[in-house]
Amino acid sequence: VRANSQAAPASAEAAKAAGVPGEMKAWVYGEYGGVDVLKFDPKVSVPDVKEDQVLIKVAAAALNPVDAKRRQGKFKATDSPLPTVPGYDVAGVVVKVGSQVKELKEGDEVYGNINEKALEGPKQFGSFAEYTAVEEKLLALKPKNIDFVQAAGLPLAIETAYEGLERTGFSAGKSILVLGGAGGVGSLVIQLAKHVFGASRVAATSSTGKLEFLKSLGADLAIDYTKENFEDLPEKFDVVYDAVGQCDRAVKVIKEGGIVVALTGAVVPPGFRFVVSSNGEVLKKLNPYIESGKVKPIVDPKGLFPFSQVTEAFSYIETNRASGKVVIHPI
Ligand SMILES: NC(=O)C1=CN([C@@H]2O[C@H](COP(=O)(O)OP(=O)(O)OC[C@H]3O[C@@H](n4cnc5c(N)ncnc54)[C@H](OP(=O)(O)O)[C@@H]3O)[C@@H](O)[C@H]2O)C=CC1
Ligand SMILES: CC[C@H]1OC(C)=C(O)C1=O
Repeated sequence: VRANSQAAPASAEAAKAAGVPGEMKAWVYGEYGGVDVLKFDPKVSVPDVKEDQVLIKVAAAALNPVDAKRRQGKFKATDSPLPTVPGYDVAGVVVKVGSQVKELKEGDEVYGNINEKALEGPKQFGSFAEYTAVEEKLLALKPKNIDFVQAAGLPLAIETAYEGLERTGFSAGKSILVLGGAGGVGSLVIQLAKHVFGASRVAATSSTGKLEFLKSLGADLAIDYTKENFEDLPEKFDVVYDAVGQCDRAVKVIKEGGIVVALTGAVVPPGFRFVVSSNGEVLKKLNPYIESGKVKPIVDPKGLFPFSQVTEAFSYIETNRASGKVVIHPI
């Protein structure tokens, strides 16, 4: 699979001169479908870096449900051309910088979500590879107190959590119900709401075995959805953050003037659809909370897969049972 159309002896020579190989190992799919379309390709051309991009030697990458939905063809109308190297989240080391890159330099340890618009033209050559090219503006320096595995699991989920909360106007003293509190996004919404935004009260839903986990993240009330319906409880909330697809039920438990942010599934007013944008400035703004330990990356222990097991990683996230993030390491 070639990352660019022309046979690139020049760029291959330039890359080699920079100590970067011309070809790399990567996971690729040439057609939409189930996990069986995923193929390991040892000879994918290393992407060229555009003027505003850096080339990252990938240390760890993380899966998001959007990776699976994209591979299934759910966003084919706005997708980049096939074949695709999947992967939005990356953590690694800068090995090459474009001519317009202003701050990052070779050797910097960085992390980020490589696709500025999640569904509109995501990069054809993503992070489930030995190298990936990313715009500087989508990246941040990795906090020193977390490793590449923890960093890789943050970008898309924490940008979704933070930007989604911002869009609801969430602020100190408000109450929130998080639907899907144990997932990659929900586990960060609970932490951000409680420890960054200053929520007066955080409630969240999960199955029985994850209730204590929700409380450990900062939830004041953990609701077992296998035993009760959150809409049957007397409590109403200023905001409901829906990471499950239960907007029709969520709107029944908001206060007068309250709002529902809906990540997936059908939306009913006053709910609204939110779609994440990648932005390095959001990561930079949240880095101090990560460095202080107020916000902790959650990596599902079952969800740490070596590069050879990307297919298994997809199968795991598609169970819809991951707690925190599914991470690929080592690459
Ligand atoms: N619009 C956007 O920009 C974005 C949308 N999304 C979407 O949001 C959803 C969540 O994403 P993400 O957190 O990464 O997903 P995950 O795969 O991390 O979510 C898995 C978690 O969901 C929980 N869960 C599943 N069903 C329910 C339920 N009925 N009630 C409560 N919890 C439940 C599971 O807990 P348990 O095992 O206890 O059921 C599990 O821990 C996905 O559909 C994703 O596509 C994500 C990011 C951005
Ligand atoms: C529009 C929802 C879609 O966008 C992202 C990033 C997902 O995970 C989705 O399901």
